[in-house]
Amino acid sequence: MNAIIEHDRGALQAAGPNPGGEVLLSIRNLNKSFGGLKVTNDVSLDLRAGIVTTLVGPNGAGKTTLFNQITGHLVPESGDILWRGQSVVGKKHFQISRMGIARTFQDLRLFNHMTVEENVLTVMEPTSWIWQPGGRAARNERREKVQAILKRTGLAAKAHTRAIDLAYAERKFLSMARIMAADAKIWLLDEPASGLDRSSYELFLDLLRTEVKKGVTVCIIEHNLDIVVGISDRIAFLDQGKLLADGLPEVVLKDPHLAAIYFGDQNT
Ligand SMILES: Nc1ncnc2c1ncn2[C@@H]1O[C@H](COP(=O)(O)OP(=O)(O)OP(=O)(O)O)[C@@H](O)[C@H]1O
Repeated sequence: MNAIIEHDRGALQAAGPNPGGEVLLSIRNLNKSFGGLKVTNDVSLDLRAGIVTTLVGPNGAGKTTLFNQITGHLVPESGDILWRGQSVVGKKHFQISRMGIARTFQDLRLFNHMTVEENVLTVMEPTSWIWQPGGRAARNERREKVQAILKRTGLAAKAHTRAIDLAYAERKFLSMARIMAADAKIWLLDEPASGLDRSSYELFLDLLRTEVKKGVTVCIIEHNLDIVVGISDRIAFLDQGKLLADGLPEVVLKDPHLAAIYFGDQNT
């Protein structure tokens, strides 16, 4: 199967509560290889405002590599990535992050020996000195913002705990807290729910839904199909670097050919 399955481009507009708005991020004919291995093969995909798009595909399909190109951690060989119409290709990852594109990593990449609060503060703009006009108010505002984010992510009581001393789920929430503090418009989350216990997962879902309602756009890499069904407005299916489908979850996940690829039977 070489062509993208155009399951539902029209149906998206009638898809119910969260059809998605303008295209915020547009990936156009993207290509990337490692040696002889093509890991992004002419991928075109739009991420629309206010919806959750999930990247699904077998191990090695090229999902993380796609994230890495969006965030400037890898440079594509050809093609383009447009953020609100402006190309981000060639920009440094910190520049892309400042434009409003933030991500989490599978390995989280926290500052292990800093406290939770310090980890969050590192992604926020520095405030003015306290003696400068508005300095005190700005610092109070910043402190309140950090407290609110830690409360939302269940980390309020751990503000002064070092990241390395947190439980696994708490570390995952800290990585989410950091992108919340950065005021990112689009969140790229690499397996954010893996390894979460039930109550942490509920908190994660609640956080995600609240932020999406507020207008955040989310793209998630996820393997667990129960989670995929629970959170996705849209699914993009990748295999061996190619985008094989881009559509509504109930349609993409029912495709027998994609299911065969996902579960390992390539002969179907
Ligand atoms: N820096 C690199 N150098 C060489 N090969 C790489 C590099 N990064 C990734 N790859 C290879 O590119 C392919 C795609 O990897 P990628 O991590 O993007 O897949 P994925 O879909 O995210 O997989 P998973 O679901 O297992 O995390 C794999 O074959 C991987 O081994």
